[in-house]
Amino acid sequence: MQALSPSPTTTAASPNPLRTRQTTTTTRVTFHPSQLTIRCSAFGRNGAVTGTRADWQSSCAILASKVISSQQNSSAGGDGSEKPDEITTVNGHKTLSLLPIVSTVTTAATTTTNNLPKPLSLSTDFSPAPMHGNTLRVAYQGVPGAYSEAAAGKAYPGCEAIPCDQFEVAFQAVELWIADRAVLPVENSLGGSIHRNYDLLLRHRLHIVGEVQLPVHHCLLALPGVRKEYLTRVISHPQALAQCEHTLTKLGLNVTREAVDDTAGAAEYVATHGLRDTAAIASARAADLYGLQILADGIQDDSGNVTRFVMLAREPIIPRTDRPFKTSIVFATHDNNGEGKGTSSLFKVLSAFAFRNISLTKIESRPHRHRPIRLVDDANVGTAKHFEYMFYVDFEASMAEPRAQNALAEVQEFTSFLRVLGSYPMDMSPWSPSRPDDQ
Ligand SMILES: O=C(O)C(=O)C[C@]1(C(=O)O)C=C[C@@H](O)C=C1
Repeated sequence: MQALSPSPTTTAASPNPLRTRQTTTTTRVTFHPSQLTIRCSAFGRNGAVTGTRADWQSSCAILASKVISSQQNSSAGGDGSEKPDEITTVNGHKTLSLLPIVSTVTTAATTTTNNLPKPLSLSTDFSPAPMHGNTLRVAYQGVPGAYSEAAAGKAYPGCEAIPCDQFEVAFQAVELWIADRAVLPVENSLGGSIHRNYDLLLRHRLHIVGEVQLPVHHCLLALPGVRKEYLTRVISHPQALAQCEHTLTKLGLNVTREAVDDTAGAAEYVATHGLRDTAAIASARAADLYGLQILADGIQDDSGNVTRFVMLAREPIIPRTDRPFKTSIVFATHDNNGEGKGTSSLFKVLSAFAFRNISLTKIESRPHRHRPIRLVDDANVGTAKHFEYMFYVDFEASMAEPRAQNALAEVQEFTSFLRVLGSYPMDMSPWSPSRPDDQ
């Protein structure tokens, strides 16, 4: 990704009092195997939720206990995907600490000369967050005008959107109580999965509490007066460049394409550096915010271009059965430690859903960070290498449904690691091709 020069001049930061409810206590919590039986007791036989929020949280923690024990093993050479050293108590709720929470995240205190908030960053001084009354604060990656900001507005109308310069900062903003939620892209209908966020979901202990699908309508933006013939370069987020690849060629532009951190950041860069040979791919709102003209409208290769975002929170929501829910899980199969053979464990895991008529909407595999490769000896032939993976699966059922609970109970038999990332309402909003008004 291209390193762009510093962002525009900023005015002085206004200090923001940090909410004092951030992580304060660190307690080591262990689970006795008998606690595994508690897992289903939060739900009634008919699928209704019979338990309290605390029951549901302990259900999540218990499913996570397998993670803890396997990760504890990992320190001693067991499975483990991340260093597991402890479970922290956040406001009384158990979470497994995978990453030490870095206390150097800055707040959105500074403003650019055009009064737009400057993104939170890992590298600047940490200063406390403002009190925000009843307004929900939602962290997103990018600067104002980014599609992620639009997704935050769609997910939480009236929220205060907090720009962050990296995906990881958005996770940490929620962990540090600077934001209440994070909204992050996970997949796009043209560009595919946003792998970085899958990896971060595993490394952090936030819960998926919802999803939104946003039609993405791209524009080619340049300084006023610039014509297409003057352009030698187009910059944007790599996903946006990928989503417009063919249209850019069809427009007959003889340009280099360069990736930057986000679409609106690209527009801001063109504007603040007065670049007359460079265009940005971004939203119509970014054109407005940064004073650019729209050279071409709707340049995504497919009018049905849509990005799916997930909403993350410190606590899970209580799953329900009165509306369509989706559940997201991540697991590693027993094939990793020789208890299974070949791909049979993955087949068995997927069968647990198929036998219960639970539809899978997504499966994604990512390299297993701590066990990237497995060596298989064969006396006659030699040593074979296999890549090892973490599998992410989304399925259409609520964890309040017995069939989902039973499926996961079965899945546990074939997995060395299993975590429920969240059980949340599906975005059922009517779909229509992207329009400029959407952003
Ligand atoms: O750069 C932005 O505006 C973003 O919100 C990021 C992002 C992405 O990561 O995929 C989001 C939606 C679009 O698919 C293009 C880019």
